[in-house]
Amino acid sequence: MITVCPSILSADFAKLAEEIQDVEKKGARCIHLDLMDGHFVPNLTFGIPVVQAVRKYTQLPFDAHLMVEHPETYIDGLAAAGVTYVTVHQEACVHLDRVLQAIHDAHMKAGVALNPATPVTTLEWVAAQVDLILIMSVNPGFGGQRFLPYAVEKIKQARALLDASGNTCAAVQVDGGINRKTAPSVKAAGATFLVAGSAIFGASDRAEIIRFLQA
Ligand SMILES: O=C(CO)[C@H](O)[C@H](O)COP(=O)(O)O
Ligand SMILES: [Fe+2]
Repeated sequence: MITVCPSILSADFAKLAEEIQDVEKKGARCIHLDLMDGHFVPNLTFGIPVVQAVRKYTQLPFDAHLMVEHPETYIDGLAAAGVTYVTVHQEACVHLDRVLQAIHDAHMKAGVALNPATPVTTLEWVAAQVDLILIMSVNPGFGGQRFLPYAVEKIKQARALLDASGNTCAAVQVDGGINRKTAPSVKAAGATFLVAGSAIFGASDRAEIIRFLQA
């Protein structure tokens, strides 16, 4: 079962609520929120007030991808805003184990994202306690970038690591450059959460591309 998560990074920010409702109507199962602070990545998007503001316009679960320094300072605010998945970057967390526990203590699901250059083995000792591993298939910060093909091997490694740790319920998510061409290989490698921004929001038929990615 594939969960397609449209990334609102590529939506029209001037009508965010309508854009979210549109992809919900067209078959999305989750909304991916890219929080960027201009420090961890060289781009700035939105923070918790915007997440709170759009929460009332959809029933879909919110999946927050934190491309920020000190992600632990966002946890309580995201819980209050009704977020389901909180994914922090391994590279942003000196005390990753503590951050994962804090996300669970706030009654949310905990994900860890890996930049393209970060090995999957860095998650060996926390694999048993994550709900999701996010393999970045572009360098984080911007939508519309080209898919890095070596992410496919990392997806396989992430799935194998989760299985080896007995954590068969956790998902492997992939984010960056997912489209009609790249989706089949990431699904075959074991990704079940597919994030797509430009491929969905830039499509003339959003329902059709969501159906294609979900299939
Ligand atoms: O985390 C992200 C960028 O850092 C976005 O979720 C991602 O890039 C989606 O955009 P696209 O599908 O256009 O690549
Ligand atoms: Fe993202």
